Amino acid sequence: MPPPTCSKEANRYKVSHLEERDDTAYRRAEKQYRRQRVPVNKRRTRFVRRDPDLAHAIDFAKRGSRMDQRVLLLETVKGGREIYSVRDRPGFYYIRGALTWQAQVRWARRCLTEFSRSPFTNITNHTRLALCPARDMGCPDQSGQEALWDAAVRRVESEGLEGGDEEDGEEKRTAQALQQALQDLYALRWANLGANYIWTTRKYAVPVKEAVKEETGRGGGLREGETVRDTGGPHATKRDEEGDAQGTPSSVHSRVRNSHEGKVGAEEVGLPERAAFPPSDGLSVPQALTDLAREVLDDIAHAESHRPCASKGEQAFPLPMNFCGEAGIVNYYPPESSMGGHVDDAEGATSVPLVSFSLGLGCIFLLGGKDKKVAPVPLVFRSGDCMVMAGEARLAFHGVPCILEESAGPDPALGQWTRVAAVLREDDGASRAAEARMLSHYLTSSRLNFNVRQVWRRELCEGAEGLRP
Ligand SMILES: O=C(O)CCC(=O)C(=O)O
Ligand SMILES: [Fe+2]
Repeated sequence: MPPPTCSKEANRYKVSHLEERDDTAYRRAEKQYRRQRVPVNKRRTRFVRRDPDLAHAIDFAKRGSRMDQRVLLLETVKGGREIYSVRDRPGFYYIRGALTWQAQVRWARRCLTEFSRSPFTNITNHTRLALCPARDMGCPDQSGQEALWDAAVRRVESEGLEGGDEEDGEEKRTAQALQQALQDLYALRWANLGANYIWTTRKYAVPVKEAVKEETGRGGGLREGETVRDTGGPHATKRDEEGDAQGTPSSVHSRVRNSHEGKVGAEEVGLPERAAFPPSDGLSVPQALTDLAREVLDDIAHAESHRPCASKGEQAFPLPMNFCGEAGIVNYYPPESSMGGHVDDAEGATSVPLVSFSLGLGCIFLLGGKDKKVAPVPLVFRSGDCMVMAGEARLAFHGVPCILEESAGPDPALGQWTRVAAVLREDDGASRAAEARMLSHYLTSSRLNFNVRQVWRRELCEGAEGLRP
């Protein structure tokens, strides 16, 4: 789960010669599905970026996709949600229409406000980069995200951008002004919910009973009795080993991470490392997110129980019903950003599905296989849809080579700020014109992804304080 990065940022770091030599099927697809540089004059002196050709990608929103030999519609469940599986990728599921547009507004609001700050997280790229204006403003919230959102609200209000008569879309001038007002927010790239994932070691922080002197001694590092320890995942080092074996030592991976944060690590910037087991230290995955994931998994289990006989062989293992959301990532993708190919193998509980939702602009998602040599299946992900990686697919190579800025916009309702405002009014009983405008603009100009995982295997959980059943 490398954080999303902007190509501009990535260019600041030289692409290594090793990566240039990476001619794997995954890498080729990644190049094919980047946003394309298209000349706008005959002399080829000026270029614009365009979405890639989607002719060979699977777009579940297009009627034809039901006919696509590579996918299977397993079932349409209540509320019209369609559950798909993908041929030769057992354990992967796509749920079209998992969230109504109103639910999308609500989750987007939470991602941009609550989830990027205490009590859900104490780590975002902002807290690490110390970019956050809140620090200068003496905000008591350590993560500073509250001020980030509020500062943007104040700016939108002071510039009079919250009003306006037009309901459908934004006039160009207003859109530009909103873009400017949200500038700081666009610098937020990821937030870590619940258990702390340490990006440098690619492991989760786990509290242990005995005090570990050498760890606690590190400036502002772990608290007494805590250390950073492998979660026991059988594949915890797989990515590195594979990289070495192919002569591409985590090429995409480390480049993405470095370009994002420079030299990082909670310990290195003196952030207090937090205990990983909620709720004793206040860090937790929102219960609503665990509930949402369980609902999706129930739908899949139901669909699987009715799977047509002809494709029974593709059926994934029986899905566990007691999914326990212990860590989550919110990825914020501004225009022109992407996420390099990777495997999410840091969790010890990799036999438990990972559940992930898309909001805002669509994207291309490359669903690979066990390594980069397997040609990935290009899928179009759209706002309100959900994907689940379970069984074999849980450890599949995957990534997001581009955000689709022209060809996969969200439900038109999200582009109408007055409709967004009606949802906020219903929740707060108050008019929230500025926030509605901001949300509407954000969702039509960038992508959000929020996902939830179980970190600990059952036997490691047993007896741990604060553990859910
Ligand atoms: O943005 C997405 O859909 C994928 C995110 C992802 O792979 C991750 O956070 O590990
Ligand atoms: Fe991932």
